Amino acid sequence: MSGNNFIDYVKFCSRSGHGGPGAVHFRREKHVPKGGPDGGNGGRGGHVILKGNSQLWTLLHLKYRKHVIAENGMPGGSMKSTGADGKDEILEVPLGTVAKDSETGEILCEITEHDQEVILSPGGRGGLGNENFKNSVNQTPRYAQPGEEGETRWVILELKLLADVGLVGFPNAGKSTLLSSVSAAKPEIADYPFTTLTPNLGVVGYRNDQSFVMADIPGIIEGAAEGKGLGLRFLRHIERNSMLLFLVPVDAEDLNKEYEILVDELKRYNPELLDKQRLIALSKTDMLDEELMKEMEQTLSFDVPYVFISSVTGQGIQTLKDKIWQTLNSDR
Ligand SMILES: Nc1nc2c(ncn2[C@@H]2O[C@H](COP(=O)(O)OP(=O)(O)OP(=O)(O)O)[C@@H](O)[C@H]2O)c(=O)[nH]1
Ligand SMILES: [Mg+2]
Repeated sequence: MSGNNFIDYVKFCSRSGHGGPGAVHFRREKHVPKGGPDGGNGGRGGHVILKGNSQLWTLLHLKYRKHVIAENGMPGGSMKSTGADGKDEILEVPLGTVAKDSETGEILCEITEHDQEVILSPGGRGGLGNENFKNSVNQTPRYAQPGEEGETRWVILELKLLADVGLVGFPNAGKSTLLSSVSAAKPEIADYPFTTLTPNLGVVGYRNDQSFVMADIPGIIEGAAEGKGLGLRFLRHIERNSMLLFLVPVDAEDLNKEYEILVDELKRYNPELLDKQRLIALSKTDMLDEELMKEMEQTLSFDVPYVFISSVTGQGIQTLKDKIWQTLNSDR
């Protein structure tokens, strides 16, 4: 689920159907020379609907749909028959999809549950047929309403990942390496910053048949909240994670400071992120010998629990998984 197949942003034109026009018609029966009005109502235009589907993980299937157009309603008929409603256009989307108006940026809706349906563009109402306009003054109305027009708007869909654990760290901290060592995901790994350009998800197996989902996002640097580095576009992905795992490499110059910068960026982006449970993994422990490790540990002043790990040797990985599991399953 990594690399190019991950599409978390699409833009398309959503157009609901016009309502069908009402009919102008008069009854025709053999022995009734002047039948009354019997023109039926037009059908409703089709809606464009978003529907949550918990089996979907990306917006890839919508990548090439530039226009989503629902059917128009059918016109009303004689004998008060109502025209058929236009067929709705239903777009299935992963949970965590947010729809915005592309011009105003206004949030239109958020899909968070399986089978949740939200009308993105409502179809136009059908027009009333002339049968509705009969009154004591006018017994033979030659008027029927036209159908209401459908709506057209450009819409952006954005996906916020619904992973259980979000990895937070500077570029090169070893986030992708950790994800690849605990899951089947194959993110790109390299010794230069910003290797990861789009988020990667991996399912981490835990003991017997249990699992949780971990998300590796691009590295965060000082100033990210103001748009530095890859900036905001990726911070939004961790808003939904139920816990955050901070990765700080043991060879960092100042581990406390690195953690503080990360926390500060998250806080500036969205203070609610700090309500989430946090855990620190001190990564790349294979790079320090025991002596240096002990020395370094004396200097730590973290406000949340930490674990030493090495994705290369596997040291501490099981302990880390246990801690994550406990955290995810604690009621705080
Ligand atoms: N010795 C050692 N090197 C590691 C370990 N984990 C990662 N590395 C190395 O650190 C470098 C960066 O690793 P990545 O996993 O790409 O780092 P990242 O945090 O995903 O980086 P960005 O995607 O740029 O944000 C690579 O050269 C890895 O091989 C580890 O446990 N031990
Ligand atoms: Mg990476």
